[in-house]
Amino acid sequence: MARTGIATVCLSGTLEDRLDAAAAAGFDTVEIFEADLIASPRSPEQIRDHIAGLGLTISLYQPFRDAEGAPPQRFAATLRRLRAKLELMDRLGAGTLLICSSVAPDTIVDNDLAADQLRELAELAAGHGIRIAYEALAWGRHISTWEHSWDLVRRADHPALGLCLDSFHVLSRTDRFAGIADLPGDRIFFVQLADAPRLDMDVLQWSRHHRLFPLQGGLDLAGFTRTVLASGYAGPLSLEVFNDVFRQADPHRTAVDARRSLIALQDAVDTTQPAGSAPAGGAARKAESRLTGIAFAELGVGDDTDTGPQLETLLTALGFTHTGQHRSKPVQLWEQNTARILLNSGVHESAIHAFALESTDPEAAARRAAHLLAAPLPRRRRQSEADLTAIAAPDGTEIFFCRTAPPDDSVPAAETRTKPLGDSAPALETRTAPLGQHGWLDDFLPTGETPAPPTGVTAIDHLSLAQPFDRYDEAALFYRTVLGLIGDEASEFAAPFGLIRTLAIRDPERRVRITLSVPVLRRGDWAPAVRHPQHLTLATDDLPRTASALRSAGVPLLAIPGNYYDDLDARLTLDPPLRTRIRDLGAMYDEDAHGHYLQLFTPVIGGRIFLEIVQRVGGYRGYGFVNDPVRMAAHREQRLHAHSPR
Ligand SMILES: O=C(O)c1ccc(O)c(O)c1
Ligand SMILES: [Mg+2]
Repeated sequence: MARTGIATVCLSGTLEDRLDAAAAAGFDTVEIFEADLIASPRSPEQIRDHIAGLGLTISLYQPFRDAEGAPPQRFAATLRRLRAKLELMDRLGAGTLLICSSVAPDTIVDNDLAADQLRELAELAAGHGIRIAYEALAWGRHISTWEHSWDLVRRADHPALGLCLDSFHVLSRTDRFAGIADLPGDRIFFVQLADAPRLDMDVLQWSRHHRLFPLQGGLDLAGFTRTVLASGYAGPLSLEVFNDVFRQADPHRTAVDARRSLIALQDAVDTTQPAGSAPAGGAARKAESRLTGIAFAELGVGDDTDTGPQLETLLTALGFTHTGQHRSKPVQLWEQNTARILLNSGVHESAIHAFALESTDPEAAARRAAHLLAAPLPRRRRQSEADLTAIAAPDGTEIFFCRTAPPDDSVPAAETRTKPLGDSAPALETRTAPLGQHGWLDDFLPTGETPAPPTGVTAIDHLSLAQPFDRYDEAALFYRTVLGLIGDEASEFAAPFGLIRTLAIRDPERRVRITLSVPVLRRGDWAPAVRHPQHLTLATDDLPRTASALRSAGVPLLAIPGNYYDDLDARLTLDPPLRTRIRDLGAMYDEDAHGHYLQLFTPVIGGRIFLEIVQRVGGYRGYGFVNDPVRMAAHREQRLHAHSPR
């Protein structure tokens, strides 16, 4: 495994904050960004000792700008500047200096001159035992491609001069990087890794504001890294990410996120063949265990005394039965078919506090999570309680791995417990003794409550987890790599209080589906204190029946504006009966190449949570993202009405 490095510029805080975070996350080495050193009150010797004390090394000092192609007078000043930086590097104990290609307007376009000057600079560095790694900036005045930088390094032909390859500069310009594998690996002095979303914009702005850690963006980091390693390069793989959000986020979290990305990248490099096709996390590791469904979602009930009764009324109206009471915690189990919801009144905030995933091998799933630096949650096992392995998601949501099914991998747990649907079939009679022998369900004492008449709800369709604005990329990488899920549909839309970005992730068989959503910017002072709500989406096989059960129980549904239906009619030519049904139900609608989707929403309950009830008809694969802006505005209306005097 290559040594792992991170540039101080990736992190936030003082130089010490950044170094401490890098060490705590387990990096081997750091790149010192010049501005971070200059701003530090510590002497270079103190910094050197601090870094050594943390068990880190300095693998690079950077950047040294506008060196090659300088007119004679400026080159004299460049030599003077270099001497000063080499003396600084001696004091710091840094052995490699990055020179990035010139951007100065007076740069002379002359390859021979540039090579001569680089040789002279390398000779000066060699006198200090220091090496120069030359990097082509994608926006360099004269030199802007890896081929061109290699051409100069070869012409200069000095043992203290080699290449710095930065994945962003290479991949932002070209897909043709295969030739890197044929370079002599010992002439590549340094490799920097950064991913980025595919954006059609000025490359300098793209680089300085939007870089991401590997596998968080759209560039082929696995292919690039594999190619670089094929050259025989044996130095560190070092992250250099300029990102507006990371620059102001907790450096400890960012450093863990960063190292997770490198671990996942190495797995992807190790286990995939063709460039560009690497699933995050590595295929081999994924094969160890599979996720086969959502076992339960646990809702925090919060401190507000209304929320618990409101949720209970809603679940009852939806046809759920309060089937169990936890042996030692204030947690209720509610069930209908394979949908299981826990209501936890010991949790202060009403939100999706936890969820459990069915795994073919929970221990292997937990090992994979630990390998990818997921924070384990302390086990709170009491006698006779199931020993669930649990980890914390970036926002603190608890994720359990469990195995409700008997040890037969081929059968999803849910199906083994489900009786064929029928009006008279009590939903819960299917719980049989063998399941209870090793399942978490045994932690619940049966209430003996009479099962409610079913309403068509069959399962949890997906979980929609609102993320803090500065955790989006971290959360997306976490859910994909730690859980071994794949990225599905992504979307961005203007909501009443700002831009919202959403991403769906799922397992290959669509048995575990999660959507993440996040405000693109931190909310300003004007936007109300309303928190971006989370929701739980239930699948029904008969939406009209579920809707009428709710109506007859007097449970209100979210009111959808008439304008929405007028627009739907304008955009789509729906069969008249379907068109009428959608309006009558007060549902929202979407369709794709496979089928269509009907959605109903409850109002927000307890400040932060609502339920969605959906019917997928004909194999619709999406999540109805297109309807989110209208739905969010409708929720805002509903809250205003709830709070204004009648
Ligand atoms: O944005 C820059 O100027 C810059 C500086 C040094 C680097 O290594 C780099 O990739 C970019
Ligand atoms: Mg770079």
